[in-house]
Amino acid sequence: MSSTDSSAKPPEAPLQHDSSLTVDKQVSLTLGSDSLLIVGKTSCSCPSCAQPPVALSVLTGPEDDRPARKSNRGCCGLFKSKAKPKTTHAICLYNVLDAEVNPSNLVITYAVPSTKDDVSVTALHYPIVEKEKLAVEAWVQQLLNLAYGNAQRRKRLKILVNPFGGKGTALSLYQRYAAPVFAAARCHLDVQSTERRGHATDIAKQLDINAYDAIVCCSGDGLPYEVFNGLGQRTNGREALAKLALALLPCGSGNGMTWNCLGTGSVSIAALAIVKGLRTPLDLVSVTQKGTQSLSFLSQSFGIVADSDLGTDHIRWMGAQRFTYGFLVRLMQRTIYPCELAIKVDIDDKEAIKEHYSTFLTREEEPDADRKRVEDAQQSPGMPKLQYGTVEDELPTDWEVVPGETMGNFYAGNMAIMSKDTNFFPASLPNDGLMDIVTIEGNISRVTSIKMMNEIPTGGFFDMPDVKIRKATAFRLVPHEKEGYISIDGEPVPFESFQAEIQPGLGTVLSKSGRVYEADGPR
Ligand SMILES: Nc1ncnc2c1ncn2[C@@H]1O[C@H](COP(=O)(O)OP(=O)(O)OP(=O)(O)O)[C@@H](O)[C@H]1O
Repeated sequence: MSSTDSSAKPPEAPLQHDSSLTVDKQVSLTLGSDSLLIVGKTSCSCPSCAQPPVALSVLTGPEDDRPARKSNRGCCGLFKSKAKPKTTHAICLYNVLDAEVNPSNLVITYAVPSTKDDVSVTALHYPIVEKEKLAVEAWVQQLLNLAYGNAQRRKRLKILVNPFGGKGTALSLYQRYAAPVFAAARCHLDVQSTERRGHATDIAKQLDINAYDAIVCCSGDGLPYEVFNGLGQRTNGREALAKLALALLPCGSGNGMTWNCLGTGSVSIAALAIVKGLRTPLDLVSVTQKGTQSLSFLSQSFGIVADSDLGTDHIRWMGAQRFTYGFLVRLMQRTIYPCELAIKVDIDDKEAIKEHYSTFLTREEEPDADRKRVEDAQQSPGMPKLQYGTVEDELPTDWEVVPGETMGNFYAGNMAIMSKDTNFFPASLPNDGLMDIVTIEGNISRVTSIKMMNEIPTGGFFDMPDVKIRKATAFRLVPHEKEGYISIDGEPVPFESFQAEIQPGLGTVLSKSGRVYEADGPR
């Protein structure tokens, strides 16, 4: 998979005989396998095309007050339109948001790249006469079938905005970049701001799970963490987590969920990916500490990563550099984080992990698997029992005890990308029933440590001999020190023993591919 922002594989479909439509006497609209081809004396009104609109107009949502920006891209970025008048355009079907026949016009609404990092909404309008209507309506259905494939149209979205997420601009980001895309795709929107820490959990606990298709958080990873936990705390937790898909519009400082599921850090491109998003089962991890149980969707960490993230609050003024600075300081000091660790290991050989990953990619998908999963959850709606009990139970005898006296980094990942350009767990899969655990000794040389950091963006990290990787179903970690940091999805939890267990396919997200993350797999 690539992490390209705006393009995606549109649904495959053969070219039909009736896939061409002639409108406005001399404009032909042809449905290809991945694009809508427009040939005729017409032009596009997107900011990149210089020709004034003949049968087109630019649509922006009520809140979208962005000025039209000039770009050198052609329509949908596919054709460069220097020649005038332009007679051929291609619109990527993935970008088509809606199409309809109103009393006198065919209107096709779509997203067009407005800058490198954004799309905005544009529409084509063609006059239609009464006798053409039936044929045009049938063609519109074909267009929408191809444009949406298996993605649900007109999704009902509960939008939760954290007004304090990231730089405190989540609401304006939503209004400016996402709302126009959702409106053009005719999604049903119910927008609510969170008023305090924990509010998203309470909302998820009480939400009518039949009234929405997805919950969209405009925040960082903190709000989805709360929503998963709120859904999981309901008496019908399993049903709620199966029915409602989650998605994240990247409005926080850490937006791991968006990078993994939607492959972008752009709010408008993520909104388009949500409109076209496919329901995807997601393994969740249940974490127990003394007397508590919570759900994790992203990661659990102990050691240098948790310490550099949560233990650097005093240097918040540094912004995003805070983590890197904290990390380097600890690395130079060759800090160790002694602990006891036991893992229920499934695969501990790197080549076998790569094999597991590539087998998963080629595995045939069971038809109707998602529908069956939801039906099963409706039949037994309560949360599934933990297979290995809690951290307070006896340690199972078949778990591998891993020496932890010189632990440097313990990092368990449920998704591949932890933040932009940090594909820490390349072999992670949304629904293989396994978590990926990386352990690194704290006493390795500084040179090796620096090399490891540099190898993360290039993908060389996975194969480094000092990086131990296991696929596992559970683990227990007991810290030896009295004080320190444990991070669950970037949130601090008490510094005490914890046990984590994967719960296969318990949660649901909207993703671009429907089965893998938008990250490069292991090489
Ligand atoms: N109205 C509110 N006031 C204060 N805190 C809130 C409010 N709404 C949500 N929160 C809390 O803000 C926390 C951080 O949220 P989020 O992940 O959206 O942003 P972020 O910028 O990525 O955060 P961080 O930098 O802390 O990781 C969440 O744990 C959530 O509970």
